[in-house]
Formats: sequence, C-alpha cells, structure tokens
Amino acid sequence: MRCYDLALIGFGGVARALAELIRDDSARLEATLGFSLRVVAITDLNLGSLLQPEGIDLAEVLAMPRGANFSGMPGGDRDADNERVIRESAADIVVEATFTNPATGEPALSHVRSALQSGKHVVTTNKGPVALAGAELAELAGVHGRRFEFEGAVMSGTPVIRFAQTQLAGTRIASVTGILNGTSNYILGRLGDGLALQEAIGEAQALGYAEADPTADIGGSDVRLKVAILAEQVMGVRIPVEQIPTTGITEITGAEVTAAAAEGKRWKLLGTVERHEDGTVEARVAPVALGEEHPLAGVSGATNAVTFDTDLLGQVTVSGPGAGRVETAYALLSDIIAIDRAGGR
Ligand SMILES: NC(=O)C1=CN([C@@H]2O[C@H](COP(=O)(O)OP(=O)(O)OC[C@H]3O[C@@H](n4cnc5c(N)ncnc54)[C@H](O)[C@@H]3O)[C@@H](O)[C@H]2O)C=CC1
Ligand SMILES: N[C@@H](CC=O)C(=O)O
Repeated sequence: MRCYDLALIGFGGVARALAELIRDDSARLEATLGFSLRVVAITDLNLGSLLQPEGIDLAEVLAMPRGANFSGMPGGDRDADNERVIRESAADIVVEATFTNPATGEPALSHVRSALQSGKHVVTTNKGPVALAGAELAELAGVHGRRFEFEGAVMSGTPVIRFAQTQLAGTRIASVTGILNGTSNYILGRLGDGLALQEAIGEAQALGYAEADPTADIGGSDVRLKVAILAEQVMGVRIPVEQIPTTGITEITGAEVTAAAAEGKRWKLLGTVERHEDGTVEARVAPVALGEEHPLAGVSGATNAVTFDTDLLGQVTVSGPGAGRVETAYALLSDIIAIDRAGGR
C-alpha cells in the first residue's frame, strides 16, 4: 500500500483535526483511498519541533496538556524550526496550516517555497501564499515536479476551486459572487439574535471559524484574499489584493440586521469578481442587504455559497461549510487525494 509521510507546519485547530482523522479513521481511509498517511514531523510556535522519521504517535501529541512542548521527546525541540524541519524531514507532503498573513503571506509563503524547492508536495489552507503568489508557487511546483494544492483556501472543505476548474472548464464564467467568510456570516446571524459584536466574535472563535486575528474576518480582508484567489484560479485574471475595494461588516449593527429582516432582507458580506463586456474585470468586497428571493439570502451560519454565472449553464451555485476545523481538515485530505490521483510520488 502507498504511504505518504506528512510534515505538519502549524499544529492548531485545522492540523489537529487532520491528525485526529488519521488517528481515528486510518483503516477506513486506507480501505477507501488505497493509501495510508503517517505524520513524521510537526512544528508549531507553541510546541516547538518534533521530527520522528518512523512516525509520530498522534495519540500522544494530541493528548499533550496545554503549555507542554516537544522538548524532552525523542526528536523534539522547544523551538519551531520550520525551515529545518521542512528541508530535513523525509516527508513527501508538507501541510502548511499556520496563521494567514493577509499583507505579506509570510512566513507561510517561505514555508511553501522551501517545501517545493526541497522536493516536497504542499497542501495548504493558508490563503496568504495562494492569493499573493499563487502563480509563482504553481510554477515552482512544476519546476520541481511536485504539486501545490490549496482547496481549503476558499470555502474550507467545500470543493469549489477544483469544481470550477474541472466541472466548469468548458464554460465562460462572467462572474463569481459569494458569501466567502463563515465567521462574518455567523456573526451577522448572531447580531440578528441580539448578541453584541464581541460576544458573537467570541462564539465564532470558540467554534474554530475565526482567524487568529478576527479583524480579518469582520474587516473583509479574508474575503478579499478569497476573491483574488477565485479571480486567478477560476477566471484566469490576477488582481492584486490591494486593488480590490473592501468593506467589512464592522459598521453593521444588530439594529440594522433586525430592521433589514423586518423588510424581508438579509445582510450578507459578498465577494464578487465580474468580467465586463469590454473584457475588463472588476472585483469588490462589500456588505449587501439581499432580498429574500436572492439565492444567497438564505445562506446562514458558517455556511458559504458561491454562484458562478456561466454562458452555457446559467447560474451554478455551490454551497457548503465555509469554516470549521474538521471541515477544513477535509480540504487537506482532498488535496492529498488529488496528489495521489495525479501519480503521488
Ligand atoms: N479554521 C478554519 O475554519 C479555516 C482556516 N483556514 C486557514 O487555515 C490555517 C490554519 O487555521 P486554524 O488551524 O484554524 O488556525 P489556528 O490559529 O488554530 O492554528 C494555527 C497554528 O499555527 C501555529 N503557527 C502560527 N505561526 C506559526 C509559525 N510561524 N511557525 C509555526 N507555527 C505557527 C500557531 O501556533 C497555531 O497553533 C489558517 O491560515 C487559516 O486562515 C482556512 C479555511 C478555514
Ligand atoms: N476565518 C475564515 C476561515 C476560512 O477561511 C472564515 O470564517 O471563513
């Protein structure tokens, strides 16, 4: 049976959910997918580095108490020496799941470059490298004969990027518009339930939806990255993120959400990319009060949805989880499956 060795860079909610899946469900995964997964390295700011080429006992690391770190374990170190681990571990696939940095993409961007340069495939849920340097990284992967996969960068585990690239490949897509941030959609709903903004943010954090800095969610910069990714990956147009006008939901009050509902409207934070008839492409992020008849008006909680306006099919809408630890871990698994189906190692 094929076995892929993984190095996990960042061991927070999403990477832990992937580790739990491997710990708990490997027999089913092996039977259905035809390959097994083994974690041989982990690094995290809070835990340090752990390199065990024969395979890490995931039950042991997942049970480590809060505040513990890898020093004292065989192959363990107090420092998160990401670069060394990426280059020196014998991993086939580097799983990049550190914080998204919407301004520079770093340090994740460097992690991805190092991994590809050292001959490893990369799967990531980190939006920064994909939005800011997607084309460069895809080229680098090609040069090294490796794959750079990032399905979870948009709509978490809901397969939207690969769906558009494969299933809509023969259509012309005139626009893409969607609810692309689970946290802000969840918060808008909770404001309508009477919660204060800070309480709603706290809930979204506890549920694993929010970014490490939730201002990226409510301020719109997270959606802006996703819009840039969809523009490039689905419509073939690179739009620098700083050129995408962006307004978040910070100015929307609970009273406004309630007043809109009384008129049959729902506030939604929408990300849009549109190709105009003259060929120019425009992107934006802004809250919109949608009428009840709009297909995206009923999308609630951390659910996301995106509508592709195509020439041959008309509107095609994909809806599903837009955030969540387990849901996003599934995106990483789907990327690993894509690597395997493309020939693996
Ligand atoms: N949670 C979700 O629903 C989704 C998350 N994502 C993205 O996935 C990534 C991971 O998300 P979560 O696991 O929820 O975040 P998290 O905040 O729970 O975990 C991130 C982990 O990375 C570690 N880390 C940060 N910088 C590091 C560095 N320089 N070196 C080593 N470790 C570092 C942190 O200590 C933390 O444990 C983020 O980029 C996020 O934007 C994408 C889609 C959905
Ligand atoms: N914080 C993001 C997570 C996924 O990208 C969100 O809430 O959508």
